[in-house]
Amino acid sequence: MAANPFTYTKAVVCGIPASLPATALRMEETDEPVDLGKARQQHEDYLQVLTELVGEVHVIPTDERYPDCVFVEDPVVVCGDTALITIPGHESRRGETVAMKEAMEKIGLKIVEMLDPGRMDGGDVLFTGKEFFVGQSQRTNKHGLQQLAAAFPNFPVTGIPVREGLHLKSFLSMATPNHIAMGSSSAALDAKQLIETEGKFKYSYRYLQVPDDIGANCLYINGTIVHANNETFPKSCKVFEKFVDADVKAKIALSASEVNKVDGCFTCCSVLIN
Ligand SMILES: CN(C)C(=N)NCCC[C@H](N)C(=O)O
Ligand SMILES: [Zn+2]
Repeated sequence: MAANPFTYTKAVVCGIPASLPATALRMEETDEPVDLGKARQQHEDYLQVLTELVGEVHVIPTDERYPDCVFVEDPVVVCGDTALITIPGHESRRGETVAMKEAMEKIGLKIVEMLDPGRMDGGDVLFTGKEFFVGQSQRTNKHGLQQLAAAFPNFPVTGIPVREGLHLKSFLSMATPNHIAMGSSSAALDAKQLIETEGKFKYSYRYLQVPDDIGANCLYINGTIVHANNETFPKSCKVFEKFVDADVKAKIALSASEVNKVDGCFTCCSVLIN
């Protein structure tokens, strides 16, 4: 019998390089600089939660050459026993795939490497447990989508245009095996509509809509939801706190305020393996 896709036994993370505050990619220059010490403390808290929830966490050594290396979700897509090593959409991130491939080999996953002209950031890949939705964004192209479909032939794949925001998961993520957490921007609403019209399982999902797009990015790990806390996204946090579902055993609120400033969020900072 196939394993429950949301039961994880391992995670992969990477630390925060000192080069992140000044040189990580960001969509908009915010006035607020990233506080490196605070970012590392928040990442420590995140690591501790992951360790409690999955047990085994592999840490890729921080690499100063890659200011965005903490966002390990982007150079790989893991589903079942296969790791698809992507060609990240931004050139400055392509070198991150070397350490990721090594980590995936060490864990014993079957490696598939994306080929040119495929481009993909894992942040554009939403796996619902029964199908994939793949953001067609500035980072992920149709060749990337086709190669993902070939790497994971057991699951249908549907493209979703991402016209605003960085990645598909910048406004959508799985809150339970049946619920998609979504923000309230037009990008999030358009994506929901496409899931309902183009997805293979269309109306089988329920939605947990929160006011903030980045506040919708959460993790669902072994029955626990990890979501944004009251200091970072108070209104979205409240929606998660009130949410009750038979598939949710516990909730943990964390802050990712510092990586949020460079367009990162919770899903970006780990690769979950089951
Ligand atoms: C779901 N998301 C948003 C991600 N998987 N990745 C975030 C990457 C942020 C990085 N500064 C960049 O621009 O690449
Ligand atoms: Zn993210």
